[in-house]
Amino acid sequence: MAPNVLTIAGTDPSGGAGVQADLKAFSANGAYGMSVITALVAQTTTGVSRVQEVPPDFITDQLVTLLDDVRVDAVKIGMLANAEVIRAVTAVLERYCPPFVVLDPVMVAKSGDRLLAPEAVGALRDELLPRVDLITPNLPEAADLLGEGEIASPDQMPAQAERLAALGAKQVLLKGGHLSGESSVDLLHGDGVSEFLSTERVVTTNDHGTGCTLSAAIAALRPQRADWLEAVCEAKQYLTDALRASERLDVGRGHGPVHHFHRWW
Ligand SMILES: Nc1ncnc2c1ncn2[C@@H]1O[C@H](COP(=O)(O)OP(=O)(O)OP(=O)(O)O)[C@@H](O)[C@H]1O
Ligand SMILES: Cc1ncc(CO)c(N)n1
Repeated sequence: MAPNVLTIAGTDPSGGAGVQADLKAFSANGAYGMSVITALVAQTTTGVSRVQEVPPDFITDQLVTLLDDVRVDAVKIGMLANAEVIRAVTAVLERYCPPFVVLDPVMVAKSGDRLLAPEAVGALRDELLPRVDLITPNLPEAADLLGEGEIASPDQMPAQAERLAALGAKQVLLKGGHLSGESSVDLLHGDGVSEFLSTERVVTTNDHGTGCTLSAAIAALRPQRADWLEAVCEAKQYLTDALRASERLDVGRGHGPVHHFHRWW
């Protein structure tokens, strides 16, 4: 049986990030995809021009209507825009307790535009983060959550993941995509174990939505795999393949999207 997997996130009309990327990653990884939208974002490969936030009580209504009918096997949470939305989503998670909740703590788009109000970082850290199963911060997000400077080398990743775990995160996938080097190195930390996951760094400007794709693929795979390590390793391989396949795309003038494809294609 395919798992029912829900994304709670913002939109990207160009299809590279947000809900649109998540649904593609769900399908390509064998899940049935569903979505609750938190914000409409006027964005493309070159940046964000405007954000229209959805009223928090309407996000609650979307979630409750869905969860009262459909069994949800995993949840991926992306852009939440502000503290009121964070509180609405946290309350629904507490009420329904879905299994396997992955939080991508989206704060800033690749273009540099903010997707989370700066004053909402505290609510994300103190109210939502302790209630999810896995967080997937990139290095600037990890620094922001901890109120410290950005680390600059993989050697510093285990200690930083430990500090994130101390905030209440059960599992941490610290993403090293923002470092340079021939490999793209992430660190999975949880249950007392830290494991570096390394793939070849693909040379491309089509890197819009890499974080969304990775966290969505993890959420799709986790109900189908024995543990987090298996799901995360396979999701990272899926992302690397999708980055490579992006050479088949011609979408926009800026940071182009990755190409989601079915394995038998
Ligand atoms: N050029 C690349 N080649 C291979 N893997 C990459 C590359 N760039 C990023 N990654 C991988 O992509 C995943 C996302 O990492 P990254 O640090 O870019 O996230 P992000 O900044 O949250 O992404 P975004 O904000 O664009 O959604 C990680 O697994 C990282 O290692
Ligand atoms: C809606 C949305 N979520 C996340 C990101 C981060 O890439 C983005 N650009 N847009």
